[in-house]
Amino acid sequence: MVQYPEAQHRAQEAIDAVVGRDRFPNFEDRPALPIIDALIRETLRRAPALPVDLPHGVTDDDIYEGYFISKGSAILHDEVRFVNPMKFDPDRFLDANGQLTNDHSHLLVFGFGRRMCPGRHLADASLWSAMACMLAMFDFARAKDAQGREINIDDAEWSNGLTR
Ligand code: HEM
Repeated sequence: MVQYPEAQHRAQEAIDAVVGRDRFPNFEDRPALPIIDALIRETLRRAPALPVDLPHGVTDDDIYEGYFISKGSAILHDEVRFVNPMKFDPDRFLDANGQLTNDHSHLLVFGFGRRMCPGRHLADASLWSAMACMLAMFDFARAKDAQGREINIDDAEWSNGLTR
């Protein structure tokens, strides 16, 4: 939100319009706030806190059941499907009317098949509630140093481990 203030302000305007300023957003507001879901989808797509690639990454080119999987493949950073994949762009998940599309590819961060994350619904609801309430209450901006200059975090890098 600090790096992409435009997305932040769009979400705050939507919350003000739908919820007002006398209460916090709740789950009944969720269908009327597609921008918050788009922010969550894009956040999970771009850099989830729990990177699925850690135990499942492809260290070499491989062929599995006839499918070629290139070394270092990253589904949610596929440049064909997600142009400029490291750019944070919630519009990837919104149509021309600002409604959510049927693209649920962000769910891949919860794994798939029999070992898919059983906590995904709790995670999804918690993310929505936390994100909507924090955006209703706060403006996220760069901290300032002792001289009052904004501290640049644009060049910050993730350190990958079990969590990111
Ligand atoms: C954004 C938050 C979360 C993400 C990105 C996430 C992601 C994942 C992933 C990628 C797996 C491994 C799936 C696989 O091996 O294919 C997993 C497994 C698991 N997750 Fe989550 N998770 C999240 C939140 C939660 C929460 C809130 C809970 C519990 C309340 C939870 C409980 C579990 C458990 C128990 C497993 C092991 C399932 C098994 O091996 O059968 N997760 N999660």
